[in-house]
Amino acid sequence: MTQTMQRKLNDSVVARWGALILIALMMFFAYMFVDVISPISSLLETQRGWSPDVYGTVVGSEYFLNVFVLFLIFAGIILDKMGVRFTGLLSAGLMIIGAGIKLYGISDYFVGGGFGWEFFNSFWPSMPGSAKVACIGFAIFGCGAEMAGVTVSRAIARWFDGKEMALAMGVEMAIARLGVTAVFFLSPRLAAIAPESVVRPVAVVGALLCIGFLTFLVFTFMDRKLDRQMGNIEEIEEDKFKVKDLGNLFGSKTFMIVAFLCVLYYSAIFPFQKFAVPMLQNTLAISSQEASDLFAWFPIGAMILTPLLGAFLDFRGKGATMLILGAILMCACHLTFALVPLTKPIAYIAIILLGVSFSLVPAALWPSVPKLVDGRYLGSGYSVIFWIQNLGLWAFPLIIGKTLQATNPGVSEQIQAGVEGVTYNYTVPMLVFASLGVLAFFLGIWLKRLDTKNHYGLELPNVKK
Ligand SMILES: C[C@H](NC(=O)[C@@H](N)CCCCN)C(=O)O
Repeated sequence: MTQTMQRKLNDSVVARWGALILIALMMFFAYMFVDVISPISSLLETQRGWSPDVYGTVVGSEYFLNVFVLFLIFAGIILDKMGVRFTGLLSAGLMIIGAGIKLYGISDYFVGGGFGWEFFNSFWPSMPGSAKVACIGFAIFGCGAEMAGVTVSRAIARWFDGKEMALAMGVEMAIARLGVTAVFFLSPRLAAIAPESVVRPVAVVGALLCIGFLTFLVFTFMDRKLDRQMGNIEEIEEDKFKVKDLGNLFGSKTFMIVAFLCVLYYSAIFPFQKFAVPMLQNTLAISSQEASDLFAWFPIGAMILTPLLGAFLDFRGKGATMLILGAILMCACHLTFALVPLTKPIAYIAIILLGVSFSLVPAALWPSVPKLVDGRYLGSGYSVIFWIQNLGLWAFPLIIGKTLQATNPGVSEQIQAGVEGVTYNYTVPMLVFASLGVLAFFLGIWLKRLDTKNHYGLELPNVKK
């Protein structure tokens, strides 16, 4: 390997943080679209006939192709072989196509008997045609969104190698969380404009995805320049991914613990995000807009704290401890929703503390991966973790939707028939989420023990002095 003292583009603070903002903007719009229907699930029940079971199936479909067609694994291989520029643009394109199909599925044109309506209503009668088409669109969108997530992590790891990497990942996640806050604020308001419609928020946020495509396109020019500069000092052949590397990942105990901790933790967060608004709405007897505004504090908390905790990890370390604390906090919050008679102040406190938990775990988890995986197949490392995580993100909305319906017999039918004052009880679904926190806690303890024994450096700072 030939070493030169050439100053690279990512040595400039402005250039590397500028690059980060460009890629984070794509994720900002992606995360907006991911949750665009979360605050309007009640309206989808009355306007499109989506019961909790149907709704759970639609929101889980985002991960279907990633998990069952192994798209995420291919995404990692594509990323390691084709690089961040090609893969990022491909992901942004897939997100736009998927969003367009989902929009078509819930559109007034389609449900009014438009092209394909008859076919999509000719099978699986418990699932409305609008939900089936939405599932197809969301599954394609999900391939793009998750591939983008892996690509962005890989890009940050490269641009911030030996620099403020955890802070950069924290800032990227904070910008993505800002997207979630924005959509929880925006979506119910857009839907409420007369005539009340579930289509408007999906159309507006879908259009915003095109801006994300453009910001990533600008980033590709910067990344090409960095690549040319790095070409001088790196052995390109060494960078090639080999399929047997997947075996190394699945065979590594520590890596698998991190992956399982990730699936357990995130399955109690992202799927909860899909049910939080109706849960608060039903439990506190408030409007969906009020519930949505209350829940918006969750990503706000995470947004403020994630970069700070990322910086803490960069300079002080304690990654494994942060994972354990995050799991305890998440479990306590879900138990509160399940078992404590909920009032607005209690709900605010639990939502904000859940936001703190959602800063501790992501801020520690993602920057720890490069400590466990060889940089040559880091893209595949992130993909495998995302793939295992996606299994949970697909399964838990379904499980929660079915549990909610099973523990509240007849409620969906009454709501769809227009009966006033009928509510769901969320105790059992919230206990399911809390149990995931308990398991994540034990995995965190195990990980910390292994780190002490084998010195992976999970408790050590990232910044080399
Ligand atoms: C960085 C991390 N992202 C993920 O875990 C994604 N696999 C899931 C994103 C969910 C929306 N599709 C995070 O946001 O903390």
